[in-house]
Amino acid sequence: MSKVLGKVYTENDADLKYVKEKNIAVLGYGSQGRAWVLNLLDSGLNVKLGLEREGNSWKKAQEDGVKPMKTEEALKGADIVIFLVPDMVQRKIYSEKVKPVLKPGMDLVFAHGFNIHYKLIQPPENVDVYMAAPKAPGPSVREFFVKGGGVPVLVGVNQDYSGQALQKALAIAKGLGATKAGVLETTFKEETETDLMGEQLDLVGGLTAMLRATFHTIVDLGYRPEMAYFEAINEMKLITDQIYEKGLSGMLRAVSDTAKYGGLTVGTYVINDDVKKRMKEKAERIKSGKFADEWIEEYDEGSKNLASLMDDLDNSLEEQVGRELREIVLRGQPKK
Ligand SMILES: NC(=O)C1=CN([C@@H]2O[C@H](COP(=O)(O)OP(=O)(O)OC[C@H]3O[C@@H](n4cnc5c(N)ncnc54)[C@H](O)[C@@H]3O)[C@@H](O)[C@H]2O)C=CC1
Ligand SMILES: CC(=O)[C@](C)(O)C(=O)O
Ligand SMILES: [Mg+2]
Ligand SMILES: [Mg+2]
Repeated sequence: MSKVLGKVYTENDADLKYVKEKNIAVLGYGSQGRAWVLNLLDSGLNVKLGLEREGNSWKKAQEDGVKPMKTEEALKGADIVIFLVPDMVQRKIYSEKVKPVLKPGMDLVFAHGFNIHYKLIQPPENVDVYMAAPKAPGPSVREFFVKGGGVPVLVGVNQDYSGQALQKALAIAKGLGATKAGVLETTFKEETETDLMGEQLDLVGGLTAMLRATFHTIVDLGYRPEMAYFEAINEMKLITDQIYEKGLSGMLRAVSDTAKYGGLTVGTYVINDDVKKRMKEKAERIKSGKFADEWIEEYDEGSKNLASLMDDLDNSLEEQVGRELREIVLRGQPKK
């Protein structure tokens, strides 16, 4: 029994029978979509892949031996609809394709709570709405499953018309392989807000900014960019692998005493209360829904700021050096 975690669902707490006879339409074949379709098919479920266009995802699915079809086609006779198109695209596909064919007793399933929590999609009362949110990028969801395991998934129920929504969410999680690890329960509000906080404050936002700031600090003092790239950026994987397996103190125990002392004393000087105050400001912005409003507006206007920020990054010194150095690093990696 865990001491601090809530209920953790494992293999015997979930039964595929709750979704086994159902027709499942998965919409989208990107990072998560590919992993879900392949894992759920391998788990013996009835899955149809629905796509809007015969583009890259369509080709990729065919290469994987999956037969893609148009969204409308996949939705015919569907009992469960799983939304794995980008968060900003879901409301359009819901209103144009799903809503017109929605019948009482159908299920709407999400991998992230954004559209339901921020009310971009407002389903009728007579359907189930639940989530199975993998806490890992899509490729890991597939890779872990293929190797006989699974990544942890959070399940949450927003509407339980059938009275079986949690059982079905657990069954989907099991089909993804997640009960091999563990499945925790959450709410749409909690998952959406904490997911956004994590990715903005550190995983995606804070981390990138910190790596870049360290890189430039070193370069500005006259050191060569390739040294700065190795020390400030490339080695981060080795450190996060340690944290992933052994926790923060486990990582600290694996590095030298010199790194331990320097790290523990300087880290909190750099990431100080001032930084935490700004983190709180941006976390509050997520809670209030202001971030969602801003992102929806940016998307609706063509994501121009996003594209220009990505361009800047692609053209940065760190990425130029990184592209060359990574060739060397990856060449030396053990073969899988
Ligand atoms: N990327 C990840 O690892 C994670 C994603 N999620 C959630 O999973 C869901 C899917 O996200 P990803 O897999 O990252 O998406 P993605 O961007 O990798 O894939 C999107 C799929 O939708 C299609 N698509 C893109 N734009 C479209 C449009 N305008 N109209 C129709 N189809 C379009 C693409 O062709 C592709 O098949 C989201 O709710 C996301 O928040 C949750 C956990 C992790
Ligand atoms: C991979 C993941 O879980 C993220 C960072 O939350 C996302 O891609 O939205
Ligand atoms: Mg996430
Ligand atoms: Mg996210």
